[in-house]
Amino acid sequence: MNMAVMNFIPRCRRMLGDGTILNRVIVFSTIYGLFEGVSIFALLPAITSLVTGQPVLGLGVTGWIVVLACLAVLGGVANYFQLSRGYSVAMFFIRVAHDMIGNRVATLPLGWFNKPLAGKLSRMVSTELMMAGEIIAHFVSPFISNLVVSLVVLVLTYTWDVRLGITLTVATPFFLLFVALSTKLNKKAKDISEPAEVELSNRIVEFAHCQAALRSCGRSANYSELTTANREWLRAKRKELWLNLAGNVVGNSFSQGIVVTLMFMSAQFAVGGTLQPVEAIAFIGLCLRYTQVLTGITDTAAALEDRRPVLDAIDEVVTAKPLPEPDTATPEPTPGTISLDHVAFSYEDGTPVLRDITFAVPAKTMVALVGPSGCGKTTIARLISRFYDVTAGSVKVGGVDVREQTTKQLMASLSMVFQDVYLFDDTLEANIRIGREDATMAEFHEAARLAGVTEIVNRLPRGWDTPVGEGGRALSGGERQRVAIARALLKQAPIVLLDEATSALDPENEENVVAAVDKLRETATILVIAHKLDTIRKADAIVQLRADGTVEDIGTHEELFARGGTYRSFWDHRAAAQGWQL
Ligand SMILES: Nc1ncnc2c1ncn2[C@@H]1O[C@H](COP(=O)(O)OP(=O)(O)OP(=O)(O)O)[C@@H](O)[C@H]1O
Repeated sequence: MNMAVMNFIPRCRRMLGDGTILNRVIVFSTIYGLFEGVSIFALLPAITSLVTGQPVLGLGVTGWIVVLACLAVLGGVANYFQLSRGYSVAMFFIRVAHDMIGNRVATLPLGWFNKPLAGKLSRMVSTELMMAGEIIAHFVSPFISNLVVSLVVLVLTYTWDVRLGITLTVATPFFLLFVALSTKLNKKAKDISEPAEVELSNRIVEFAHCQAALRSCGRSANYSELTTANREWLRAKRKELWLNLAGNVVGNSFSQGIVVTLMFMSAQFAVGGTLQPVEAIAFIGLCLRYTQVLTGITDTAAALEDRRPVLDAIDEVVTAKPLPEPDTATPEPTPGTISLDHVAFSYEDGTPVLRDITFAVPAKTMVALVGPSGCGKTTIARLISRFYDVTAGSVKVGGVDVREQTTKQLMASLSMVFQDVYLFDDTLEANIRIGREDATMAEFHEAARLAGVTEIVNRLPRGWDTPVGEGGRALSGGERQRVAIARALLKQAPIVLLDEATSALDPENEENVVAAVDKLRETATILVIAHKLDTIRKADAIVQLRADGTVEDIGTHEELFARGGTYRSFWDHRAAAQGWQL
């Protein structure tokens, strides 16, 4: 019995939170297994009685027919309950796991969503949860009942004839071994060919998508990545074929060899005169049915093992550690301020991204972060929003360490307009309103006008009711950012984090965003990761970062410019590129 089977029941019990419902499935599967086991064994006395016309174990032919009929009816009823209980537990499991995933996801650190597992969440709550539910409905019950059937048949065969019982007992592990080996070989074959198949289909899609780029490089007729993927696929397919062949030989020939050996043994007992010929024939019938049951055990065990990754993934989500946070909001001594004190940070790979970062953003001021690409500007914004916790030092918002704030409290202080704006698959209006559900129509329209969303709406046939599509794909990158800015304006949070908010906008619409930022400055503190020289110059302070994630200098534009250094060369370089004159 493999680990998946051993683990599955306690695991399900833990996830369901209520063992009773699963116990019922186990009980009905066991009862069904008992009836089925007895009816398989009953073939021995029934056939013997039928052929000899003599009573066997105190029952004549009619008696055995009645016994078999009763067992069939009782087995049918138990099977019905086993299946219906299995289905209802499966449905219950899907519902519970769905809620658990939803509840857990809502408490996980935002940084968790950058993990590969997060990308699979939608698949998990749809197809994979169904697959996990299927495990209970289709595999656990049959596994338990088949196990009980085999035990009942074995024990009862001993009571009939000890030699037949021993023969069956000796044959069982060999049979199980060969069937399991065959399943393993076939699975290995699939594991070899599947990645090669995925790689090939990805390369074909890539080949189709990148036709323009490939043609411009003259590589459309000779795209080596596709040729290599095709070669690897053929190689993998060849291996798969050989392994399947080996699996079939082991599965069919060897396991059938065990059945033939069983037949041979019973024939030997009959020839030796120690077993009636009719008993030998009945035993052969029993053996055929028994080996079907054993095959059922290995098949369901293999199917459970196959689905283990699904359960592992669900488990990983529902047991992921939520952010430790206090139960109640902590009073903020200086609302609207941000301060970083000797902050150091590395992502999971351990490479330091930020080192000894110290700066403060007083309330209602605008501070610009500047520095080379990859120096950690976005990371600073993520730490302030507590996507991740710092490795050393502290980040304070409103004068309170973000680790001592509830998520609700921190999120109430911040509005975020990051580079990768994601909109909900809802209308334009709903996407802005989410900033503050109870905003008046006048406030809503003012925010939309300032961010330049009204312009977009006027162009759309369905106006405010236009659906933006999944992630906002019906809008351009610039339009999505304007919606996010309108949302931030409407939210009226005391602090706004702007990550290159204007970079995706075309020049005509940039004015709207500049106006929106000016408006935000009246009421909010702004920390902006700006590449626009105009925004940088207007900032109350500029934090100049080095490529190694340290602060080089802090000051106003005039101060930094006068000091020379990196800021001045950065400015001169950018101003020259944009044709600016100072
Ligand atoms: N989720 C992540 N996991 C691991 N490393 C990351 C992650 N996000 C960013 N990094 C790395 O951290 C460093 C800082 O990245 P960050 O995005 O903060 O830089 P940035 O200054 O905002 O860059 P840019 O101006 O190009 O947007 C980079 O080396 C980047 O590769």
